[in-house]
Amino acid sequence: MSSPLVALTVAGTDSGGAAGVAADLTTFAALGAHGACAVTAVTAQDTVGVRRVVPLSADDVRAQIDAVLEDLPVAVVKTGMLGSAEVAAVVTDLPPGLPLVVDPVLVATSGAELGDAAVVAAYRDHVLARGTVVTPNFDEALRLTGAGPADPREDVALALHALGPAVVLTGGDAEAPTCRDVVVDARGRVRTVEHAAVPTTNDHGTGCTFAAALAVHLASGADLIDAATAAHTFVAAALRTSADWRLGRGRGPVAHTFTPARHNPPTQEK
Ligand SMILES: Nc1ncnc2c1ncn2[C@@H]1O[C@H](COP(=O)(O)OP(=O)(O)O)[C@@H](O)[C@H]1O
Ligand SMILES: Cc1ncc(COP(=O)(O)OP(=O)(O)O)c(N)n1
Repeated sequence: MSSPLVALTVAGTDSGGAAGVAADLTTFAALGAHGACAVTAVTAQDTVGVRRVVPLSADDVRAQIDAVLEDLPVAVVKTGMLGSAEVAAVVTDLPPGLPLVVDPVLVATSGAELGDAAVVAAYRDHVLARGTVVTPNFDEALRLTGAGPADPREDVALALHALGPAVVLTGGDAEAPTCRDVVVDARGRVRTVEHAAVPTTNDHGTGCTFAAALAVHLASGADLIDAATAAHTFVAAALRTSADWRLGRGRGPVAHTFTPARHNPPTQEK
């Protein structure tokens, strides 16, 4: 008997279905995993911007996580928007040994704040130390480390690694010739993953999609560089799929419905 690999996302909702819990669950499904979720905040959001954020309490989030962990054999947890330092503390209390992919969501592409100074402090003080791997974009990495925009990306990634986790510093840029992610593994070895950039404006949700795909590949047994390469390839293929879409008035959703390997879903023993 086997069961599908189970991945749990702890994240906010995006009513437009591009980022957050929608991206995570769709990506888990596209990669053949069963997705569970603990919602941290409800956002009224579309392809143009974030209109309203309604945070849930730490008790609300803990109750969802407990319900999932007490019933399902969760192989990996992925976090997105946490929304408050109190919810960040709940994540830090996850059972030791459970792999944790931390996507430190602080700002939406539209510019909306999704994490304040207290959330940044919580990441720095305890969430990153609990994380297996952290997946910031460059802006998030600067906020978390206090580094400046002129600092080399490798140095910024190593500064994050000094706070505890392995790192994938993502480098999405639809207008650049290539997108280059800097990977620092648990032992501090630095590698890069680079692909031609997909020219598109439909890239809302790429960070969430990348981190969710990374979580499934890590839980399936891939090492960090292979998992990051596979996740990057998945996002690029999804971006190519959505490149011609006309969906919404702003930056449209990345196609996390893209399904590369549904015929061979990952399984787990428990
Ligand atoms: N236009 C693009 N073409 C190819 N890959 C991309 C593109 N945009 C982002 N990516 C990839 O998607 C992943 C998420 O990166 P990024 O866009 O930096 O996250 P975020 O949405 O948090 O800013 C990374 O692997 C990055 O290289
Ligand atoms: C509820 C919610 N969570 C996360 C994000 C940010 O999404 P992300 O994929 O990191 O980046 P963009 O979508 O902004 O490229 C969000 N907007 N909402």
